Amino acid sequence: MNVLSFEKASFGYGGRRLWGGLTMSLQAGEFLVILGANGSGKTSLLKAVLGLHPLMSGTVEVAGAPPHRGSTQIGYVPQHRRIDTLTPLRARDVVGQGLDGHRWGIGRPDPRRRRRIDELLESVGADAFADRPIGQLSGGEQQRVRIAQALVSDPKLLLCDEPLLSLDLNSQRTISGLVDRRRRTHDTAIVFVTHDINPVLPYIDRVLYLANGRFRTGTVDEVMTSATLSDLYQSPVDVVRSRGRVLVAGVPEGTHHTSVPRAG
Ligand SMILES: Nc1ncnc2c1ncn2[C@@H]1O[C@H](COP(=O)(O)OP(=O)(O)OP(=O)(O)O)[C@@H](O)[C@H]1O
Repeated sequence: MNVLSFEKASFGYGGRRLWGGLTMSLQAGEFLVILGANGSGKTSLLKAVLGLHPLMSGTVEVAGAPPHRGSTQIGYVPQHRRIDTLTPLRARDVVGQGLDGHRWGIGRPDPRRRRRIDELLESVGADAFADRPIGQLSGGEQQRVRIAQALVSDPKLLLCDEPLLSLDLNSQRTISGLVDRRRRTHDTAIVFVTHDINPVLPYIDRVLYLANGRFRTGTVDEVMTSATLSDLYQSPVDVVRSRGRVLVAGVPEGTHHTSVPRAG
């Protein structure tokens, strides 16, 4: 069964359409990367999958049913924001917050609950800092904890919204690798929104590229070409493959696309 499917889907706010005509599906264990210009509607697509905002037309289904808020089929890693250093919560409390509201009841001291939190922290390599205040952890460490929190319900689908933002290159690699391992070990389908394709390049099965209200889907080789992006942006764009990386140049001003990678 498809874990995620769109059928002739279009999305917009107040009559302004962001994208439309999207028909695609994602199987268990597939890794989909969503790329595109600022404001092209990548986060909005995740909102539709989460059942937080209706489509303008067409349908979206998660594991064969319309999406709804609080679905245990979906894990969600929201856009990365640095947590205040004074936040009193420990890493394990943050994961615990994900459990509350699922099948474990609200915050009861329960050995099974504690075991589950330990398991989740361990699965993302966060056990060493489980008892440290979350605000004192590095960006990469915080991101591991957020992923553990998103996995509490053992979801079939993991949505990650720019999880690599403001992480250094090493942490970007670690977090990308972690997400990839999850889909390999648990067959979780992944939808990964990112501005920079390079940290996830080895893992991608498919790309969905949004721009100018239109989109292209396919493998990296199919979508990340000068011809395809020039057509999407209606303007000359150069895509170069160099030393195993994808470099994009010439994306029109105002449609920022971080594609020229940092050194490393
Ligand atoms: N609730 C809302 N009501 C009206 N417009 C909205 C709402 N949420 C987002 N928008 C607008 O919809 C457009 C798409 O926003 P979205 O966050 O989906 O883009 P994005 O592709 O994720 O962008 P970015 O790369 O900058 O994160 C933007 O112009 C945004 O201002």
